[in-house]
Amino acid sequence: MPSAAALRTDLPLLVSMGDPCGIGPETLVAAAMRGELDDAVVVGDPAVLQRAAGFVRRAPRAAGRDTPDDGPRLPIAVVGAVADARDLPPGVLAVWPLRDGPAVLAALPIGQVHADAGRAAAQAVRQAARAVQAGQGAALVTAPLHKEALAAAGEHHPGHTELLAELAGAPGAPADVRMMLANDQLKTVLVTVHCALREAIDRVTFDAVRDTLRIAHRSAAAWGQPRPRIAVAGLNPHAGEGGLFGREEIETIAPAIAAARAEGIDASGPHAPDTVFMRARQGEFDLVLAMYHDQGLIPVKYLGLDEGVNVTLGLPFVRTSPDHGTAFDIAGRGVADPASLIAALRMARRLIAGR
Ligand SMILES: NC(=O)c1ccc[n+]([C@@H]2O[C@H](COP(=O)([O-])OP(=O)(O)OC[C@H]3O[C@@H](n4cnc5c(N)ncnc54)[C@H](O)[C@@H]3O)[C@@H](O)[C@H]2O)c1
Ligand SMILES: N[C@H](C(=O)O)[C@H](O)COP(=O)(O)O
Repeated sequence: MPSAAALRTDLPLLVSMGDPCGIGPETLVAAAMRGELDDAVVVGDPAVLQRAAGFVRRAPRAAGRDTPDDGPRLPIAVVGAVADARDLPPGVLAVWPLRDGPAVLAALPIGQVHADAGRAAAQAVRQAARAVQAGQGAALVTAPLHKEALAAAGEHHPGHTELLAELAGAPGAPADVRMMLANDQLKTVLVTVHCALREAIDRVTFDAVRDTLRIAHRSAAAWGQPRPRIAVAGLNPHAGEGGLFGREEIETIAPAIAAARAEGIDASGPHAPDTVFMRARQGEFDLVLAMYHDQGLIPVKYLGLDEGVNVTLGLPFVRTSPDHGTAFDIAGRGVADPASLIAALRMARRLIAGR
């Protein structure tokens, strides 16, 4: 996959800093120290990034470096506008401060839900996304935010996906987007995302399944699969076992697959959910459509949090994210693995190139 070969002289990637109390900022620092943000501008609070740089610097390392504060230092440059980052040399983390963020974010307790943290995280996403929409950035990459902090801040969106759908849509008509989780072995696209399981079952409708197939089919050209073989998972055990364990497959999912096939989409199923991911991983399918969040995300995350990337399909711009969350249990220790963030940055570059 591409790395940060192009510098900020081209349109940069815009990266939201995530929840200041989680691991997002420290993974950004760790990625920057590997040269992975040389073509990017982080949208966030410079003091939070400074604090995160301290966490990383002081983290004990297995390779003999275990005295406090002896790690390399990351230069951080605050820019007044995205374009000002153009002249910065590689190895410097460019940070574009929040316009209306809450003050003293770097004093918030690490590893805890805080409304100010949620507000700042949302503000970073909005500011970065609007700048991408205005043509100032090539793509949006988001560091993780905490959904309870977002809610504590009064945000009505459960996560990035819904917030970005609203930003990209018309007033009262959010863009029709879907979540994809992908690694090199498996791609899953979700019909329903952030809601209770009972509600998810109700949301598995003919339109939702057919529209997810359309979005997945349309989007796949960007990663080099213009006619993806899409396997649709059933909702019930053994895809309903001929109606013995539920009728959603017969009454809803199969008709939606048939409608998509009539449009030229290479969709098959409904397949038994317990084996369809294995079959895709073995190469029989390019994508699996999953009916609800955990059905689709567990198989990808089980293969390793370090490899997965979250991609929002259906937006008018590229948005990727690591597949992990704020990991409050390890935040502030400087030990968080930046691999998934780096995979998200590389995926964003690849999707931009594929558009
Ligand atoms: N992209 C996003 O914004 C995003 C993605 C997933 C979850 N979340 C949110 O994050 C919050 C916490 O979620 P969670 O606790 O269920 O999942 P999590 O991914 O934050 O953590 C799950 C486990 O994985 C470990 N882990 C996660 N990332 C790691 C990394 N980079 N390096 C090493 N270990 C890592 C954690 O320590 C924890 O043990 C929730 O609010 C959730 O909704 C946000
Ligand atoms: N469902 C995602 C996951 O578990 O990886 C995560 O909640 C992030 O969702 P957003 O990209 O919508 O914030």
